[in-house]
Amino acid sequence: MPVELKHVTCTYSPGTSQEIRAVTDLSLKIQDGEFVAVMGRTGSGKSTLIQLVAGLLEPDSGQVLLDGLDIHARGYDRSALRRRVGIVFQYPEYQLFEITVEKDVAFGLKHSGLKPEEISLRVRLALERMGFSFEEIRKESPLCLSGGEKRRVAIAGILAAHPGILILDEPVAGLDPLARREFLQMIRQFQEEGMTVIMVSHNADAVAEYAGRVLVMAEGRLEMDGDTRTVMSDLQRLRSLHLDTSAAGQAAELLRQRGVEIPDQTVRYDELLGALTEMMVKS
Ligand SMILES: Nc1ncnc2c1ncn2[C@@H]1O[C@H](COP(=O)(O)OP(=O)(O)OP(=O)(O)O)[C@@H](O)[C@H]1O
Repeated sequence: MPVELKHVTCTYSPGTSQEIRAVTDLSLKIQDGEFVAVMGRTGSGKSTLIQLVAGLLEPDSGQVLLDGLDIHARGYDRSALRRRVGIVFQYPEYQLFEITVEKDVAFGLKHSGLKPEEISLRVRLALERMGFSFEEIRKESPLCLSGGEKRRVAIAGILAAHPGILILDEPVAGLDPLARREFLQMIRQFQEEGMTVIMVSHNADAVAEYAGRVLVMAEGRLEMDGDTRTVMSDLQRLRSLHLDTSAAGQAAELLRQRGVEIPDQTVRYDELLGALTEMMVKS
């Protein structure tokens, strides 16, 4: 079992007047190669959840297991955790600081014990994976790139460490529609190659289109957990949790209200178009 949380509770500033319980009695399992989206309104505990999975926060009670091992147990090899899990925070482009792109992507491997040739190779491949020509980009200053390019460079820095689990916090926030699609398609490709992806997102269209499973957090608890169609087609419940629903899901709902027989659980454009096309062919 790659990731498992067992009855995890996490509190900030415990025992002080600022004490905040961010996550309460959370249990879940994530299998190898899943693409899991995490949704929830502001303050619901999403960032806390992903930091718990990455081992950046320690629960007050409960366990976080990676490949069956408790990551906070005495003797657990924390370097194994860092190699296995890559976390990309919101607006990672603000964390670029080296003078060239190549140095920036290599930064995380500095103390990895890898030989310089291996590091160079990994940096090249990671940048190419993120859609760059290595020779063209390597000497550029990260500061001179566009917002979308900076973000891809920042993610290349994480990919260079070869994580098996990639955690992304709002990765498409602030990207234009084309950059957003290209970015998500890249992430999907990583997942298709076997990487586990955990993506926090408020973007219901992106979640409906790319994730295979959706977790919905509310007030620090896991409110919904299911395959994307089941969760994203429950428009009433999502709305009651103040969450966005996919545009295709909304269109399907409106069409149904006007008597058009759109199948239940239609949450993506291709599904909606497929249903409408089938209807037109039949009539
Ligand atoms: N470092 C911190 N210190 C104290 N309280 C915190 C800290 N980080 C988060 N919290 C609180 O914990 C609760 C959960 O926050 P968290 O950031 O996990 O939610 P979130 O769903 O990721 O929110 P957002 O969508 O705004 O990023 C909130 O009440 C928040 O104010």
